[in-house]
Amino acid sequence: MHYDVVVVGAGIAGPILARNVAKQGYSVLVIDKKAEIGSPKRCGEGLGIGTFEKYDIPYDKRFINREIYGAAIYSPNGHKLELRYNKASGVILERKIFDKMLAYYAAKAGADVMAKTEAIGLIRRNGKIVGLKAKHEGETLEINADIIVAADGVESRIARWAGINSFLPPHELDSAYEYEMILKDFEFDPDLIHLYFGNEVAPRGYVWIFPKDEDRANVGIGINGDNPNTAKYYLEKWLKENNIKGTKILEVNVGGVPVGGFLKELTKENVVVVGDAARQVNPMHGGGMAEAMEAATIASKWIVKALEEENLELLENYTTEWWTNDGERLMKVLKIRQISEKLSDDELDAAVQALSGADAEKLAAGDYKEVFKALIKHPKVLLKPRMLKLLREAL
Ligand SMILES: Cc1cc2nc3c(=O)[nH]c(=O)nc-3n(C[C@H](O)[C@H](O)[C@H](O)COP(=O)(O)OP(=O)(O)OC[C@H]3O[C@@H](n4cnc5c(N)ncnc54)[C@H](O)[C@@H]3O)c2cc1C
Repeated sequence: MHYDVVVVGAGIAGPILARNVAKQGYSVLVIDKKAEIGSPKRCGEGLGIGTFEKYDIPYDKRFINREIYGAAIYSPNGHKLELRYNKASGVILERKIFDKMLAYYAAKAGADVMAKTEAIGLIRRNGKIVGLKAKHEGETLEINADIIVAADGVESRIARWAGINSFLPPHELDSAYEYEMILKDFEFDPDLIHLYFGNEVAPRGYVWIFPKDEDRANVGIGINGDNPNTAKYYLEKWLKENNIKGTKILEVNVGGVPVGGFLKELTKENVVVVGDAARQVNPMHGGGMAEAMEAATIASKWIVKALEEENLELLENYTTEWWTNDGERLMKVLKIRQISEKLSDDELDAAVQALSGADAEKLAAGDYKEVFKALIKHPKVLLKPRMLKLLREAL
């Protein structure tokens, strides 16, 4: 079996990359170890509305549970900062359907797709990587390919097999735990996502409520991976403190989110790494779907060029382009996260209170000048050394 490109992983990055390359007439195979693509999911399923148009994904009601109009942020002592738009700013997906449909779009563009097929090693001939071995229904397949794409998520092994240093220390990983549940007797606005902060609530992270219905939501938490307590412990504690009974749980999701930085080397020889496998996740909020789509878009452009010009060295341009644009932006976000994770509960309270008066739309768009304008009216908050450090990084 020979393909121009074999893609390991049919999550977000894999199928988008496969679709883009197959559209240009190249032969592409996508494999995923899951028997059903998309299931089980490990995700809060929140995605910005702009991604559909940007990455040419149909806005299909089959995978959209609910449109979202903004966010409510809660400080440790209960101050609320509401960022509300008058039009939908995001959606809560049904990823089990979304991932499967992304694989369907790749297949419609010409790619072959094989579920229940697990990559188990690379094939080298005369020192060169020429394909991979995969297990399918107990059978070992040899898949030869000019280019191999590691879109195999946070537990990626392909990059390591290719010789890329992908060691991930526990501190650089967030542990996430989530219930899809019925929220009975708990008031929440189902048009907003709700984020709860505090060092006792979720160290380094937050508790989220991502509504899928008026009374059904993904309720999850992310915390630092080297915490002596588990994410489940903190989520259960938060539910108890908020008198939420965990008696109507429809799904349990557990997973790791790489939030400590990005792979330096995104390609090695003819191997290309995208998405969580390359740790291309926003280190502030842990969202990785949009970042995976962006990386897949850049990588697919250079894969097509490399195939057109029969020059695999062109693949390195993916590393350069990603680092110049997204890498630099996300490194700045990482620095801000590293400072903000040290804020005390009092500082968090003061900041949320101070920001309540700011222009919500500008804040939601990440306009740090608006943050500064709001904080300057509260010199006691602004002049805290950590707050100044944070603004220095942001502005
Ligand atoms: C609890 C939780 C909540 C999250 N919430 C959000 C959110 O609300 N919004 C957001 O944007 N992001 C969220 N994320 C992050 C988001 O899920 C990931 O960033 C995103 O899925 C990355 O896409 P990907 O294609 O890189 O990898 P994945 O979606 O993880 O896909 C990788 C695929 O590779 C397959 N695979 C792995 N190894 C092999 C192998 N050897 N052979 C064959 N197949 C293989 C897997 O089965 C999987 O299907 C969350 C993560 C967690 C854990």
